[in-house]
Amino acid sequence: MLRSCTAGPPGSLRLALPAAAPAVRRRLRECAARIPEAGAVLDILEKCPERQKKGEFPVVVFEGLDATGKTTVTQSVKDALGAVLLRSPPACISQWRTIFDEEPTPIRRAFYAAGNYILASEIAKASTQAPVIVDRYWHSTAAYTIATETDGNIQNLPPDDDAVYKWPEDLLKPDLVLLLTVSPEERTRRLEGRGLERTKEEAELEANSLFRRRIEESYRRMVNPACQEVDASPSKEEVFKTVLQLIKNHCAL
Ligand SMILES: Nc1ncnc2c1ncn2[C@@H]1O[C@H](COP(=O)(O)OP(=O)(O)OP(=O)(O)O)[C@@H](O)[C@H]1O
Ligand SMILES: Nc1ccn([C@H]2C[C@H](O)[C@@H](COP(=O)(O)O)O2)c(=O)n1
Repeated sequence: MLRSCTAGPPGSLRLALPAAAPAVRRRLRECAARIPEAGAVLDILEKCPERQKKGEFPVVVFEGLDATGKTTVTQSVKDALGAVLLRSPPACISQWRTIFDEEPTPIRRAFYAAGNYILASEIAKASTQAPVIVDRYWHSTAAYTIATETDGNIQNLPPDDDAVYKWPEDLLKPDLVLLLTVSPEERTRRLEGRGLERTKEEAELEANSLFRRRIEESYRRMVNPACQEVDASPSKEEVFKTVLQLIKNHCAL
């Protein structure tokens, strides 16, 4: 891992974050002999049309650190809008997630990037029928990769206008991206309240406030589409009301 990247993003970050679908496919192809599941993901990806077109209904993505309330609020919004709720990585590949989570960063993130492109075809189809709510998409892949491949405080992140913060040109864009944020103390309370077994990364997030800040700052630097930040500290009912209003204001509903 690189120690500092004040002079621009490290090569390891460029390598870890595939900029478009061909790079994702190449990465999976390279490791398919050793990891048969990479071949299986590739097969699914290759069946997806290359350029996905959104339907006439709005597509709203929810992003944020774990335990900021994405699952809770996406479920309520889905029910209120009669929307389709999709998650990344999509169900058709999520059974292989634990395998890729043990792999080095470039392979791990190629799995999540592939998930985004597969999800795009699900979004394209669903958005012809109803509004679509998405729990994590490209911004998660980018923000976690950037935070993992840099070190120290946020001054070490690539500069604001760097290409790593740009949306891939060949990936279907959502209409609105809402970034849920809560204070570290509230997040810890929610994680404890949830009482689930924590993943290695969640444990690291708890232990490493710099890592957490690099993820949030990377989310904030994403452009076209940028994330609209929502204070998710209030009660579930209040967060739901705020989010619903933002969606109604922004999308034709
Ligand atoms: N506004 C809120 N106020 C208090 N508790 C909340 C609020 N929203 C969610 N919670 C609780 O916080 C915990 C984490 O919420 P949730 O599972 O929705 O987060 P998440 O962002 O989907 O997490 P992950 O990314 O790890 O799946 C849950 O126990 C949930 O009931
Ligand atoms: N589109 C996505 C979705 C998820 N990830 C990664 C980022 C974290 O490592 C982890 C968090 O997911 P959760 O535990 O909240 O299901 O998955 C990604 O890179 N891209």
